[in-house]
Amino acid sequence: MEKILNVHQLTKKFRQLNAVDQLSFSIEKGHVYGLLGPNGSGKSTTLGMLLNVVNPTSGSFQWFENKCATQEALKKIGAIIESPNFYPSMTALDNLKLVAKIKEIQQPDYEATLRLVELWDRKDEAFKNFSLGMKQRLAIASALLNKPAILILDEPTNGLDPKGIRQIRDIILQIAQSGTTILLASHLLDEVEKICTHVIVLQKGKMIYNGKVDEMKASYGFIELASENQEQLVQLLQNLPEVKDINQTEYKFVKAILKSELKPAEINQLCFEKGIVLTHLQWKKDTLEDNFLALTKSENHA
Ligand SMILES: Nc1ncnc2c1ncn2[C@@H]1O[C@H](COP(=O)(O)OP(=O)(O)OP(=O)(O)O)[C@@H](O)[C@H]1O
Repeated sequence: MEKILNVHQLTKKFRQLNAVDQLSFSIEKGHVYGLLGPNGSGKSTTLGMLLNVVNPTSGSFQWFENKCATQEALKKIGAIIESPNFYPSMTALDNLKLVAKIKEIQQPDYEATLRLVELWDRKDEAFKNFSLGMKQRLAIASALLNKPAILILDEPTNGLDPKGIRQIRDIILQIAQSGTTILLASHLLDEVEKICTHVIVLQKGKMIYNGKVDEMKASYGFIELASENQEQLVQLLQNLPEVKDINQTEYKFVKAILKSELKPAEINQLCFEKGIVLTHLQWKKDTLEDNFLALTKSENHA
């Protein structure tokens, strides 16, 4: 698989603060990567370093396997890392034409790009009359004009209403489907879950997870059980190879966290064979949010 970006031990210190701390990951062509973390976890600083606007303290990164010079590499990247900045009185189309001129973009396809962001019908309206969502979509269009190999977005739905959020997410998915690699920084789990295939989780500048979104979600879940003979039930669960951990819940249920698949019917059968009558049996699966919170919690305790 073609490597778009390779990051090695990238670090940024602001005085005593390790804003980004020995970050290493790579980005392969055709995937959608989420850089996920709470406010202040180092997402924007990371993007700033990758786009040559923030100087790293140490570490390194290579775009496109170092096959082209940095300036050439930057031309293959489309990025929106701050609020869209266009001329207010100029129309959407004229703003894009100016961007194309400044960036010396050869044969820009204004119509296809503006249609993709659902602004073709509004191309002749002045930028100042656009809603925040439309401004953001025009910014995406301007970042796509040079048909970049990778599109970088920092919190693309910040400040938008639910309809605007939905529109931007659908557009990002469409861009991804056309084969453009995407790196998206977000503090919203839901956003990453809906858009991204891969996720890099940052906490206080450190990477605490790097992998597929599916795998972060894919725990085997847990089974909640209750019986009149709780002690015997706990004993049985403790001896099952599929059970990773056991907790007692607030409703006097026993919660068996699974490390491999175990169907509720199988556990019911096992209990029945041991003479344990279950009064409650329910299989549940963690959400990405549960896993994200578990990850950040264990890091906090480390
Ligand atoms: N120029 C700077 N000088 C000093 N500290 C900075 C500077 N830029 C960022 N920081 C600090 O570095 C840490 C990481 O900030 P960064 O903006 O990268 O986080 P973030 O995850 O993008 O958060 P947010 O979404 O709130 O922007 C924060 O503690 C921030 O206060």
